[in-house]
Amino acid sequence: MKPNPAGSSPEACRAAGQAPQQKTQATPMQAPRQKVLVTGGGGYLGFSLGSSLAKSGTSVILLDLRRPQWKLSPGTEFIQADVRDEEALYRAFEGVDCVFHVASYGMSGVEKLQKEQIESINVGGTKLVINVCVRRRVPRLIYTSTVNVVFGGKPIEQGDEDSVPYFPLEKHMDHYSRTKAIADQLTLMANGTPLPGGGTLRTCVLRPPGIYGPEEQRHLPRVASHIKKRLFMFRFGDRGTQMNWVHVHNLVQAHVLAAEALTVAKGYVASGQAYYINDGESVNLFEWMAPLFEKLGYSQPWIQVPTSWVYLTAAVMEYVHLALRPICSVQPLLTRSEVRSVAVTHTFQIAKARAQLGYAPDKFRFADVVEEYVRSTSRRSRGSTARTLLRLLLGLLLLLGLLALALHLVGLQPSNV
Ligand SMILES: NC(=O)c1ccc[n+]([C@@H]2O[C@H](COP(=O)([O-])OP(=O)(O)OC[C@H]3O[C@@H](n4cnc5c(N)ncnc54)[C@H](O)[C@@H]3O)[C@@H](O)[C@H]2O)c1
Repeated sequence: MKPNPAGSSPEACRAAGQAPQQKTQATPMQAPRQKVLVTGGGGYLGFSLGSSLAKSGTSVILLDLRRPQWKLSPGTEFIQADVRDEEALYRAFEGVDCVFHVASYGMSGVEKLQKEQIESINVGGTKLVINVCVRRRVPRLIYTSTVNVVFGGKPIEQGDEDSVPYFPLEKHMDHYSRTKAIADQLTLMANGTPLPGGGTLRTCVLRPPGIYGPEEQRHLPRVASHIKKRLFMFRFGDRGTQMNWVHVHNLVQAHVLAAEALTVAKGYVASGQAYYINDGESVNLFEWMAPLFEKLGYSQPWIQVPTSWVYLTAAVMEYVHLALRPICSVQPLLTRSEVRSVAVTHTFQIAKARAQLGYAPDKFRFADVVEEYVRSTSRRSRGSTARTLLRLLLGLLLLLGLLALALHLVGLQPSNV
């Protein structure tokens, strides 16, 4: 597509993925602030991405079902909405230049087994996001996918975007991965959709492995709580099994670069492309997690058990969860797909992201993240111990007060007793 001639309408420029030129006389060359929308902007990655973009002067809408637990940065606005609500999306997408579709459901824990919810959010929500991008003439859409769209339990060593095909949909062990794979394909298929009134929708997908970083809520606290309950005395899988991780800061960087790479300035290089994004290192999970055991003061898992046993136990836990669901919620310690993720090597190259997006991951140490986590939880638990003592003291005073009142009412002054 050719760049728009000077003087094009802001809408036409937006549709072409360019920053429109202002018509005002005072600052004719100054581009207005970019406006982006992040679905799942209340979650860990979405919020980090939105905050980082806002810091660089972009106007950001964080759209999510739940409010972020962190304070909003200046330049961000929160809209509480469901990605399955087309009209709410239509209202929120007004004047938006670029959408980051980060919202998803069913990644880990008990969510993983809520099939209908996963399907309606991950697939239904993505269809609506694409539709509304077209209706609102949003020219750029970046989808946060996952390596699970190609990994289904068969080893992958240093996979790249061309040589590893999607894992067959019907063979996926879990609904999350299957629905993420459908959404990943829907997003790429939408690339090149003409926008009403001119312009084209350009899309790309980023496929990260597990995300870690400061204040991460999904993996680290869950693993830490299992360690504290001494449920992680066992290790399984081969010591040579490897996987990748990505620090949230690096993943944010990749999203920002991907959005730029869907503009004319970057020759629309990311248009219709998928990218694996990770820290550029492959690690064994148990070795990588060693600082967590160490900092929490527990010994490393030392009992090696066959993976087949762990897999069987995970299957039983999943069935027990499903059977008891109408009565109570029994959270499986691990699901079968999580066992596979730990026990089967799946590593990916980031050469394409480096070459096309200019992605250059910074170096981070998991040990630093763990240190920060341990510090903040011990602060919180010290705070909660102090609160508990204060509550006990207040309760005691109230009890004494009530006792004194009761004695007074029956005419027995404490001094007379
Ligand atoms: N966390 C990981 O390790 C990991 C690994 C690979 C890929 N991913 C992908 O990265 C993305 C972000 O992950 P995260 O760790 O920040 O997850 P997160 O759970 O912190 O954030 C997801 C957000 O989506 C929101 N959401 C769910 N359903 C919604 C709906 N119907 N409407 C609006 N919002 C809804 C949730 O409320 C949540 O805030 C997801 O797409 C996930 O699939 C994550």
